Amino acid sequence: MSLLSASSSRPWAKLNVGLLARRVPRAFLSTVPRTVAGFLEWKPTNSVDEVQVNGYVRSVRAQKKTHFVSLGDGSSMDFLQAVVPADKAEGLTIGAAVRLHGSWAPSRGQGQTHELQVQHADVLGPSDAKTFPLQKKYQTPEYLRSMPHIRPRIPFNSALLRFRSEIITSLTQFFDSRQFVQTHTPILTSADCEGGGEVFDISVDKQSSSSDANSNTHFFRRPVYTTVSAQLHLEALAQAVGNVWTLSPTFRAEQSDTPRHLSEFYMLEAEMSFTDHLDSVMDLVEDMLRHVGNALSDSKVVKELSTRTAEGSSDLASIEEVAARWRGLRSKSWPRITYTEAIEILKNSDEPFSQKLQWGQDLQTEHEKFLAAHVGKGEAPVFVTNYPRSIKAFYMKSNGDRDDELTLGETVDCFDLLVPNFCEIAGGSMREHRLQDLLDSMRQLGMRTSHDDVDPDETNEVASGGNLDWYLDLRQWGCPPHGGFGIGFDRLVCYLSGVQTIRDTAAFPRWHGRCDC
Ligand SMILES: NC(=O)C[C@H](N)C(=O)O
Repeated sequence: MSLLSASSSRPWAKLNVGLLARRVPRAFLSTVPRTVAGFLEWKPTNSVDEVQVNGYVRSVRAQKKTHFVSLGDGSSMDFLQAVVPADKAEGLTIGAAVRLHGSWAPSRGQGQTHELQVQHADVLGPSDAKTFPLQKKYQTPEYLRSMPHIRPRIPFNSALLRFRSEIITSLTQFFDSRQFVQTHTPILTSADCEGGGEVFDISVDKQSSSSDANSNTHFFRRPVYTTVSAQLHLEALAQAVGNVWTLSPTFRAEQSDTPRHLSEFYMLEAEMSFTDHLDSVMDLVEDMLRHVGNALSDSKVVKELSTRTAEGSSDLASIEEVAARWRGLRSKSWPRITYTEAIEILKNSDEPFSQKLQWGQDLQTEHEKFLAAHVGKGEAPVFVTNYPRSIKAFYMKSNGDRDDELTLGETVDCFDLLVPNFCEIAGGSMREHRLQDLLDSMRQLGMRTSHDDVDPDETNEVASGGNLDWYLDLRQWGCPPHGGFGIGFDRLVCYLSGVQTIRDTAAFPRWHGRCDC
């Protein structure tokens, strides 16, 4: 809600209640706090003679002489009650953007001590109440997802946006305090970092009549994809400036129709150079998430989210469950077990999957949930390390336990971080920094590069990770031991807010078959 100065001769309070008070006239300094962090906090318990309030009409209750208008502005899930004489209420319809002028005075109604008694209303952006899509009744998450451009106006969804912003601020503080350099990595790339072929190929077939033979095939004269991970580029930058991090858009052409997958999402990734042990990378992840847990434990928006109502656009985890997640994040020790130990635990369980599970298989969500519930006692996140080479990416450093049967039995120096009642939220590894070992690992996984004696025309570029020659170059000139991790940022927001699907924490979600606006 913002209060604005109408003219310099009138003592209107001028501030944006959602953010910072600005140029508050002297007369108001005693009544209006200079800094207010949310709408709830603005509402003073004393009267204020003349105020102007900007906001959106959330609902209207029209009586014969008076209209009761709930006003919100996205700075809080709360609203302000405005009492408007019926003859001044024209255009105050649900969804309208308005500026109300009046006085802040004690209320006789229930539910608030004060209300805005409106003397004059300006309708700045009218709204047709009949067609306004957000009605004050339960609307299914799927219906709301069909209009991502309007959905953020729901108070719960705007709180999620503010929450997301607070997490970014606390992560930035954390990495600053550790002297990590924040970097920007490219969206368009000629490499497939995960080597999984889940890239979107955005090379444009121009069908051009140009005489240049190359120009009518690919815009960039070679196959180009949207990035599946910033990691490889971060490794290059870490070799230049030391520890680096980024929070950037990431794209995966997976056909997974689950609450945990999006085709476009944000990934937070960090890379540490001159690092010999995976433990340092896991320590970093743990410290980072604990920092977020501590920094935001007093956050107003977190408190707001915990008072959420059924009006939210998403199915929500229970308040107790969300409180346990925050406790878990702040807990002192996070268990670290190996993949082999994890398989043993799962095989010894009474769960239906226990009989079928084999060493070498990737862990499914049901396995991860079981481990988080039992190893982490349902609160602390759990690191699972040393996965088999055959199910992990080519760049991961071998643990040196390779046997004669190629990849069978070999594990890599990596981890997945599992959080209770959710799924894998982060993954990281030591990177293979020795050229020959990296090439061996790529060959084992069937990837061919210019170091191999094969006809480039015969090479399936996507299966070979796209163009990785530059990545191999890094190993030729001063490549120290290094490691890093990536954490799905939208998943983190889900986990900490209790929203059950990533389709509701990303403002404009894209998944297989859906890209609405
Ligand atoms: N930066 C990372 O370690 C993330 C990793 N490349 C992944 O996509 O899972």
